[in-house]
Parts: sequence; C-alpha cells; structure tokens
Amino acid sequence: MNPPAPQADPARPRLSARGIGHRIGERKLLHGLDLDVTVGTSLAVVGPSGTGKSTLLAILGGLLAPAEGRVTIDHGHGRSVADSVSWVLQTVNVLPDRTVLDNVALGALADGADWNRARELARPALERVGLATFADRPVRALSGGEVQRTVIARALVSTRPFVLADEPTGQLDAATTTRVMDSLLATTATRGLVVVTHDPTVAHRCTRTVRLTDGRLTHL
Ligand SMILES: Nc1ncnc2c1ncn2[C@@H]1O[C@H](COP(=O)(O)OP(=O)(O)OP(=O)(O)O)[C@@H](O)[C@H]1O
Repeated sequence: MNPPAPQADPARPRLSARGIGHRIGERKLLHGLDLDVTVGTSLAVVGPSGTGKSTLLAILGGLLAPAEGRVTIDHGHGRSVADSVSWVLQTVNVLPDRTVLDNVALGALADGADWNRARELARPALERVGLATFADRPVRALSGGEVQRTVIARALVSTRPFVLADEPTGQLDAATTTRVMDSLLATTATRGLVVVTHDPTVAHRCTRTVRLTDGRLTHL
C-alpha cells in the first residue's frame, strides 16, 4: 500500500501529460497516456523491462517529443517543462575528471548560483547520500553506485520543482536505498518526484504508483 495521498492543492505546480502516444519503429510503445504529478507528491512508475517507462519519463520531462499528446506545466511560474525538471538518469551525465563536489554543485549552478554558493549547497547534499568523505575525489574514481548517489545529490541541490529519476537505486544496497529514498522523499515537501523503479520497497514509499504494461497505465 502506498501512503495516503495528501489533499490536492490547486496552487502547486503540476506536470500534466495528456494523450501521450509514442512509437519506436513499427512498435506502438505508448497508447494515449494521461499522467499528473504535483509538487508535494511522489509517483512511482513500475512495469516489466522494455515496456517504455524510461521513454515515458523522457517525454514527461521534455527530453523527448511524443508522437501524440502534450506535456504542460500548471502554476509553473512561467518556466518551461524542461526548465522545471532535474534529472537522475541511468545514462548519467557526469564530468569524470571533476570532483564529486563540483559535479553536485552543477545542480545549483544550473539554477543560477555562483560556484562558491553552489559548492556550499553541495556539501550537505553529499552528506545526505552518504558521500561526504568523497567530496574531493574525481568522479572517475567512484563505483557505479557512488556515481549514482552523486547524481542524486546533484538533483537534491537543484531548486527546480520536479525531480525525474530513472532507477535511482538500481545499483544500491538496501540500507543505501533507504537513505537515498529518505532524501528524495524529503524534497517532496517543496517538489514533485517521479521515480521509475523495479524495487517494490521504493514504489511503496511513494504517494502513488502506476504500472505501465502493453503501453497503458494502471493506477495501483
Ligand atoms: N532509441 C531507441 N531506438 C530503438 N529502440 C529503442 C530506443 N529507445 C528505446 N527503445 C526500445 O523501446 C522499448 C522501451 O524502452 P524503455 O527504455 O523506455 O523501457 P523501460 O520500461 O524503461 O525498460 P527497463 O525497465 O528495462 O529500463 C525497449 O524495447 C527499447 O529497446
């Protein structure tokens, strides 16, 4: 069971996908999907491998244009969908020769902070994901799970209203998964979170869960 959904607040930013259809080659991947996520809530997207969860996430955050339908943002203070989202992706975009601290600071830099302020904000985020002692290491010297946590910390320092995360705990052990999810869910006080996951313990902690099967969504 997911935790009880909070009362809907019409003034909070909301990311809305309507009638999303998409095909890859001859294969119709997504069939007229509707999906909403509001700041203050978290949404888990589950489903078998290869059903299109990552594709749906990319469409939701404006990385990929859908063949049909549209994604809009309500009460977004004039920001575009793409500018309202920070990403935690499977194909991580890190600067391998820069330090962990600098890679995390990039999240705040992208929001307009200067380097000093961005690094200041990055330190507590690193602590939250258990990487405080790794701050000065180059990212190329990290394990896969440590890189994953670096990318999560970068999303934590961002002030963009939505975090879209693709398998953010895929390379983490159970204790680290709990810690990272604590941090991501804590940000939903002021942000909306969408998590694509194969881990039922992660999905169960989110406000809502949807399952993508055969191109359609079931609300669980
Ligand atoms: N650029 C592409 N070119 C060709 N096929 C693609 C491309 N991107 C995705 N696909 C295919 O589209 C389908 C959906 O991929 P997607 O990554 O969205 O699935 P997923 O549900 O996130 O899978 P997983 O749980 O394994 O990560 C898969 O069969 C994948 O091979």
